[in-house]
Amino acid sequence: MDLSRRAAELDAADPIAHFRSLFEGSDSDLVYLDGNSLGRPLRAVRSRLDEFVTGAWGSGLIRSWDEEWMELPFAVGDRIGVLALGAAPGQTVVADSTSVMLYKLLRAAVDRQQALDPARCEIVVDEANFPTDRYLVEGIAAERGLDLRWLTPSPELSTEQVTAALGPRTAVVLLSHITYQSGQIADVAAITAAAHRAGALVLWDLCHSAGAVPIELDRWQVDLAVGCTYKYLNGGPGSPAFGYVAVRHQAALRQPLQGWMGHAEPFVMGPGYRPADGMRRFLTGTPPVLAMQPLIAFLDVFADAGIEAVRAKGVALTEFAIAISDELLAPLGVQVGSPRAAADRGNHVLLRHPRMREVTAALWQRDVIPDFREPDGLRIGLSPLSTSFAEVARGLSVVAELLTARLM
Ligand SMILES: Cc1ncc(COP(=O)(O)O)c(C=O)c1O
Ligand SMILES: Nc1c(O)cccc1C(=O)C[C@H](N)C(=O)O
Repeated sequence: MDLSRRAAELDAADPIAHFRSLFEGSDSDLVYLDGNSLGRPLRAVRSRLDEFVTGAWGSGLIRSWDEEWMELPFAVGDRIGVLALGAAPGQTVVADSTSVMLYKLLRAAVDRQQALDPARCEIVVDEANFPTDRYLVEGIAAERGLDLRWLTPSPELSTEQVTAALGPRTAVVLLSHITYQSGQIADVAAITAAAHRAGALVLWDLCHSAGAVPIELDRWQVDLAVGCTYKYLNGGPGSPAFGYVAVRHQAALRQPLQGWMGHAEPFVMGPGYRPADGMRRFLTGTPPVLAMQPLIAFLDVFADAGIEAVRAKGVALTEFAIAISDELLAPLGVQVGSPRAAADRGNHVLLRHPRMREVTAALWQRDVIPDFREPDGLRIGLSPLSTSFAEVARGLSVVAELLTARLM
């Protein structure tokens, strides 16, 4: 195939191509294929931060807490919930990092299950979960004297495999909606239903799916979820996480980091912790108001595009990447490590080859920026609103050049 011509045709036919110019750096020659680690910034962030400094912060000063900021974790949470998670208002909050939010919600769920039935002493967890999830669950198991039941994907985790691991000992299941390495999509609805039949709760990590694929937390009867906002929600490095707790669970769950912002009356400053009603009880300390500003700007853009168009382009981008890999890279020994069926794959593609570590280093030097993931994976994360088909074609052509140069 004439790659650049094909890419130009796809870009010309792309109904959401115009969003790309809203992003900083989109007019440079740099090829950015790592939107699932850190999304590009919107140009509008600059003016938003400027207004924030002169307005709500510079002029409003501490008054802005009363006027706006105390409610911001819930207002922004609801907006993420409605636009990206299929969550009705009142169930999503923005705070902390994903790791901290995950700890809080997982501990809350485990403690609740143990209180109802001490025999539920096992957490089911996938070995392919992101490291922070695995480390946190180990810590919680040690703290609470619980057992871990590790599931080994072979090569991917199946719904049947999860279902078979569930039983009267299962307290909570911790899984990723989209795995960070291969990009496989889990069947959230089916796994959640199976867990409920076994009397367990499920906590879903949505880091690689929020803002990338349609999510229906309420419809799928999800119990709890966490995710980050710096990948496909373009909130910027270290932007806060979101946490979702289904309204039916909120009153019964107590999270372990009891700070003043989760108190029923934070400004009474009285003795003793009394958790607030609703999602406020899942807060701990002062909300990261400044760090939410780029995310707020992005949500307006995301609302304009809509998740359906975003997903359609995500599928087209990953299909294109796989087609290029089959044609150009497979003859050089590259294997596609992501599911081939679009319905089973998120917005990133894993390309495997024993030399991918050095290839990634050489790509970075040539201003092509993917990720390397152990042991042999070149991972390309395609952000539908900011990635062009031309970028994918250019980036993978350089991969082919690098592999060819050393093979000859
Ligand atoms: C699936 C998943 N969970 C959690 C995290 C990390 O969370 P944190 O923002 O706390 O570093 C990431 C990425 O960093 C991730 O990919
Ligand atoms: N969160 C990250 C960070 O703080 C530094 C470097 C990379 C990251 C990432 O997001 C890694 C990413 N979650 C992954 O899936 O590999």
